[in-house]
Amino acid sequence: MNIGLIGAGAIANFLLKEINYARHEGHRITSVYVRDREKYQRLEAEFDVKLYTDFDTFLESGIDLVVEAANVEAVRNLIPATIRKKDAVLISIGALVNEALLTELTKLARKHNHLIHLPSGAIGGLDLLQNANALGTVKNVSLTTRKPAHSLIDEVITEEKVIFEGQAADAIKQFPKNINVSIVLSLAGLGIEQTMVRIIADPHIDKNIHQIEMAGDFGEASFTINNKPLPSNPKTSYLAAMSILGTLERLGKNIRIG
Ligand SMILES: NC(=O)C1=CN([C@@H]2O[C@H](COP(=O)(O)OP(=O)(O)OC[C@H]3O[C@@H](n4cnc5c(N)ncnc54)[C@H](OP(=O)(O)O)[C@@H]3O)[C@@H](O)[C@H]2O)C=CC1
Ligand SMILES: O=C([O-])CC(=O)C(=O)O
Repeated sequence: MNIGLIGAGAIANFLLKEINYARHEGHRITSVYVRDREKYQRLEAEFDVKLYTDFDTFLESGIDLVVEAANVEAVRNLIPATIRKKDAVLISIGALVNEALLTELTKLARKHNHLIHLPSGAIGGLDLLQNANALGTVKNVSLTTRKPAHSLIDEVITEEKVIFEGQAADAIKQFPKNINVSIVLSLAGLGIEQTMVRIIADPHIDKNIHQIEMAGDFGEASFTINNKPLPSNPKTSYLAAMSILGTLERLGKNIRIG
């Protein structure tokens, strides 16, 4: 499968290294869409890929699937055109807080017979949440995210500080680079208004910690994920990058788990 990648940052470099160096069976990133060719020129030789700055040419470059590893604006601006022609894997899932965009992408995917894959990113438990809510009987879902203070705020603090408390719908608007996980959790469960989020800036930790609590007719469940960050972007957890790799690997399997 030839993959087209949008973005060339921390997650994209992880994928280029793991897929093109480690030669993951059946997968290869062949095309990378960037805004600034000069800035990322070195990638062509390093990973044997071709860079594109024209999106239509990128889409027509012989790729089978597009992986977005850029930001929420890139999802808004580029994925409607993508999904008319290709399947896509999105990681800046926060963009789907916009219900008009979500509806548009759903309709386009159906009309053009393409799939949109949303990896679980830096969290887990989404299989359980979807199963537990199969009868619509999950009553509450909450996410508490704790990150190193410097990756959330400019202010220097010595004690932990709650910097957001409220609905996922508002959390992603205030922290579009830090809380995409709240939107995939919302989509799997109770939606952006009923999924409650707390974000804590903690000057004493070096991990991105996500704590999920849910309760309903099925019982209760809780998950804590202590994520190591990617060194090249401490806002982003290593697991988020790995979840794209996991999603790609599962595409070819005839037995689906979960
Ligand atoms: N769902 C989840 O669990 C998680 C999601 N994320 C999200 O994943 C995304 C990528 O994260 P990460 O790799 O760490 O981010 P980085 O900031 O390291 O890299 C982002 C890259 O995207 C590029 N980019 C931005 N806009 C565009 C565009 N319109 N077209 C092409 N390229 C573009 C940037 O290029 P340029 O140099 O031109 O700016 C940069 O190369 C972010 O949105 C992040 O919030 C991160 C962690 C977890
Ligand atoms: O990587 C993480 O821990 C979570 C994150 O940044 C996001 O959801 O946007």
